[in-house]
Amino acid sequence: MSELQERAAELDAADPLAGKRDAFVLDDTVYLDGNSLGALPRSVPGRVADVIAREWGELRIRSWTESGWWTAPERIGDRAAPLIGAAPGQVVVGDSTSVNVLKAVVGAIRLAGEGRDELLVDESTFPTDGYIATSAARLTGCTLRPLAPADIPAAAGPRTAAALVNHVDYRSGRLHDLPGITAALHAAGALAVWDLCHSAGALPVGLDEHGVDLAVGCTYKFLNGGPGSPAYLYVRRDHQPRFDSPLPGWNSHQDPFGMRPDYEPADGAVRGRVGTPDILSMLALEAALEVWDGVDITTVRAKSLALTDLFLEATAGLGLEPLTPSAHAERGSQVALRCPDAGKVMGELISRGVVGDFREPDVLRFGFTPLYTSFTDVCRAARVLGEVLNDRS
Ligand SMILES: Cc1ncc(COP(=O)(O)O)c(C=O)c1O
Ligand SMILES: Nc1c(O)cccc1C(=O)C[C@H](N)C(=O)O
Repeated sequence: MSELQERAAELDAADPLAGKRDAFVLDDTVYLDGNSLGALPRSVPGRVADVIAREWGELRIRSWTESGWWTAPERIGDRAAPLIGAAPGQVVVGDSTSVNVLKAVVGAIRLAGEGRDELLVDESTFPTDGYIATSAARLTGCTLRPLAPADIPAAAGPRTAAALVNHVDYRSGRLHDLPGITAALHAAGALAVWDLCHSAGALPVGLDEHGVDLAVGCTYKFLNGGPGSPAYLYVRRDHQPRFDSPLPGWNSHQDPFGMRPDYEPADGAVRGRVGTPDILSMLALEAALEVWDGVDITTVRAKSLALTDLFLEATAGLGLEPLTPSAHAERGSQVALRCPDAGKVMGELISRGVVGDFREPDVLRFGFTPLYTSFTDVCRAARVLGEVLNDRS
């Protein structure tokens, strides 16, 4: 056993989250793609089977009330809220992240009020956020200014309505300074909208603590909600009375079953809803969130950093350039390595039982989900990567 393997075995033996691995359906592949699609929690199949057979099959329409389907978006929002540092009543689950980006950004610009006609956006953002920010700017008459997140504090000024920023960059795994950027935007009188897709479930976010205005995120990565599971929208409590959604569907009406022609928004997080929720995915997510019972997100963060530290150390001699910062304060829960022929290298890794992914143009991405990734997995992934590179050279 190498020194690294011995250390990994010791870290696994001392890991307070080690027992959580059994809560997931896993095999002997090393699964390092939970930053794209989280593994299946064992609590999900039985729950989904019951929703289909009993709630839908037997109760049918009665389930909207008797099985709590109608209120699932806000109930599950409250269930997810502690993971992103939000008190109850501010998070609603539904729609995709893309759709929630539109609600949040247009909502933020409307909250910023007259005379503010500039929207800042993270220039390295995940594409969907950029496309939707562009459309949101057109819809509201704002000018869009793409910037590096680190330049946002200096750029925010009296014309700035809001900024849309990714908490963790999907490609590099860089963690951006949510408290600092949010405070700088507030000092300029602007609002902060954060995309939490790559941070929720991997590290403490602290939405309430840092006064974030609006936030969105998906639930199929570190929250393990399943393919296409619904996203969420956070609207800070004091903004809710003035939150003016660009998608005011009947589900966010004060009296949805009044079927009235005039729109009167509901109070609270419900105001972020649009149309009929996707109940099967939503209730699968609710079951998936059970694995978080008793889990402290600071423990998750400590393990995440230890996993990525070990992987960076174990791959340091392979001649690949890490895009992921070495400073803990700047790192999410993935490691991105620049690699010639990255697509082919990843294909080879997958065929040898190590699943990460490849992002254009030359990035190998490895996501570390602390609830089910072991330190021994990290060692094996680094060893197999070394073998693949060696065989290709
Ligand atoms: C940062 C970020 N935003 C948004 C999305 C996509 O959102 P949607 O679920 O709408 O496809 C992703 C991943 O797909 C992402 O990584
Ligand atoms: N949402 C995805 C999908 O529907 C298919 C494949 C991948 C995804 C992803 O989530 C990609 C991911 N957001 C990324 O960071 O690249």
